[in-house]
Amino acid sequence: MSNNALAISNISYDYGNQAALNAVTFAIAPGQFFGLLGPNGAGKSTLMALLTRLLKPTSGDIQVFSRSLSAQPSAIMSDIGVVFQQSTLDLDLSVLQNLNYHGALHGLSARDTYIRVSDELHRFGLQNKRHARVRELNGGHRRRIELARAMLHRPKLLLLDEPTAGLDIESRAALNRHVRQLCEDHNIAVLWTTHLIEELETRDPLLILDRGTTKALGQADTLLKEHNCDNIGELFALLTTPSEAVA
Ligand SMILES: Nc1ncnc2c1ncn2[C@@H]1O[C@H](COP(=O)(O)OP(=O)(O)OP(=O)(O)O)[C@@H](O)[C@H]1O
Repeated sequence: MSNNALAISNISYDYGNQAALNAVTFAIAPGQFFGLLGPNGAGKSTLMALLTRLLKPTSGDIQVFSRSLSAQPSAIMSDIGVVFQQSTLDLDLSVLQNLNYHGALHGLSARDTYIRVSDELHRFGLQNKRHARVRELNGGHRRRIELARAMLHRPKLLLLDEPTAGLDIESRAALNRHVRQLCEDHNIAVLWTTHLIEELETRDPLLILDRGTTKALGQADTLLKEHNCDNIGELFALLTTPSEAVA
């Protein structure tokens, strides 16, 4: 039995007769920041949908902390925090209302919700925004609220699908630093999905996906040596199909 936070074995998914993922295999250790890098159409969102049970794999197995997602879905979902590419906050509710609702959905008592919401708002530097309506906040604040919400039930695995979508460069870098700190401080495993090479570092474990197929898997610095590349951008360009060439 493995000690991985997430273990994906030979996962495939077809939309009708179109293959979106083809026998993808990788694992993330507890506390690890893992980068899933792929151009448009690589299959990143499809994988995220499989991990959150919005879709069922055509074949293959997904294990979270050594438990099969298909066999024990409810127990496993409480170990997972998710931020989707598109915001799922209610814009007309306040920050507190959005977070309190999530606490209730996870069966937290009012007292626990109060304490955890205060902790998370503090962690993300959002205490002074608690009564603001989400609609009034900028993109960077909204993304931090989504992360705070994803952390509320204390997951041990965070699934982040292009979490910096729509943010400016500074906010993107700040969010990326913040999540890396969460990994270090709280031993949270993170799947960070992106098509932006600057969000990944050479020390990161990395999967490069292109049109549903694994093009590279391993520590980024090792992959750079293997492929004789100077940086992740060069590696990405070497192994993937430019977005405009994807039908
Ligand atoms: N609902 C669907 N029906 C049919 N094909 C789909 C559907 N959703 C995605 N696809 C196809 O599956 C493949 C993978 O798409 P997916 O959205 O998972 O990629 P992605 O890496 O998330 O891309 P992006 O960065 O553009 O979101 C693409 O060829 C896409 O056209």
